[in-house]
Amino acid sequence: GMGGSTGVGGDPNTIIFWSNHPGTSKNQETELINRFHAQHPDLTVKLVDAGRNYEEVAQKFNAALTGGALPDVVVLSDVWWFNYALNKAIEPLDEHIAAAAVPLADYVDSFVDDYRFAGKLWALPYARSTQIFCYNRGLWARAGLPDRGPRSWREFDEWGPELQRAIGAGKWAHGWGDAKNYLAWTFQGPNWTFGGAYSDRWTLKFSDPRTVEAGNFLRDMINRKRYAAIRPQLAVDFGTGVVGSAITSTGDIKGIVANAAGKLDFATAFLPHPNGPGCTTGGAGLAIPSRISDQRKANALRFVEFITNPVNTAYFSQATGYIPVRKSAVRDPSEQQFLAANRNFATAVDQLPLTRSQDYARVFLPGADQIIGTGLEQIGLQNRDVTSAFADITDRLQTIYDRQIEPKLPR
Ligand SMILES: O=P(O)(O)OC[C@H](O)CO
Repeated sequence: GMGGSTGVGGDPNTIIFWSNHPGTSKNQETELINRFHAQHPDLTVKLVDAGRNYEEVAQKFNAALTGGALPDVVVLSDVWWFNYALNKAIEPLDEHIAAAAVPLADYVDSFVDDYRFAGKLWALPYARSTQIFCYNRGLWARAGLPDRGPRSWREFDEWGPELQRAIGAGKWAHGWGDAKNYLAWTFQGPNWTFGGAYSDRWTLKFSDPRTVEAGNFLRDMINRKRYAAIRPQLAVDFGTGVVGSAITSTGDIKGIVANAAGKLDFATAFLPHPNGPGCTTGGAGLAIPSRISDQRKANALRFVEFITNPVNTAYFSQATGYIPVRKSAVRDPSEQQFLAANRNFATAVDQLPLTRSQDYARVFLPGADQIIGTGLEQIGLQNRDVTSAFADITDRLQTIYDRQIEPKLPR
């Protein structure tokens, strides 16, 4: 039945899981579901391809909210959950977590804290990442550079031309992802190292001279010094040697390893952090729609807890590169052994204490990630003036805040 306090009906024994399979994890998600079925023969999980990326999942979820069948569990990235929490489209989990005795304290604190708003918790962490700096060790050696990532973006600005000479024309010392590949995400930490920010709480900071300076650093490395480029297929380009270094998500590691296999030797490093955090976390959590029945919510949380339990988060992490979301999973001897043997997977785990939570402007304003990314693309791809590109971003984001966010914030 529809509506009422019990919410939209649906088969209470079927758990519909909407995912984009972060880090091309469809096989892993299927395995996790099989494991769940083995323990809960009374419940059936249906994995639905809900989009090729987080934005498509959010779009599909929007459509369902305005009159379609809702999932029981939905993958929501860092830039989407807040909008649904603000509009009460997803369920605050606190009471359900208490009722089901989910061991919340074992989840990595900073990952959990990302989903707190208005005194409530709106999702649990699932496929959580940091950026990592990947570099081609052969190129680094040919350029005579030390076998490490840069300590600051200024140091990298000195390395860039040397790397460019070593890599040659038609290739680039450094590649950035495009807007779709979350350029606004990867540029955020570098921006901080210049003293810039997208925002300070709800105050936009795109006109701050230090943010403009960071924007000009991006513009110059691409358009004046010409040792960097924005590349729509960054992981492929890095794996095939078209770019000598790249900032990617740790969730992309599996793909990068596959692309680079037999072709080049690469290493991963922290993002430069010369004066405080130069790196953020990212990735996705799992949320439960607020308008489904209580029985469905309870089953959904069981499933969420199961696929993020210590054994399963370790499995998911080792297959993809995402960070285990449970403290006990990271401490586990077999995980420690895996990390010791797979240093490229360990980089993000080790870097976690050096991260800071993201700027509100990117994660709390719906659509802002792509607006910021598109502005950064204009600076890189069209050599657009930074001040004017950032002024456009400010106009659009301020309107979103004024119309869609500010009136709904609790006061
Ligand atoms: O590619 P992911 O899963 O690490 O996510 C990156 C960003 O956080 C997406 O908004």
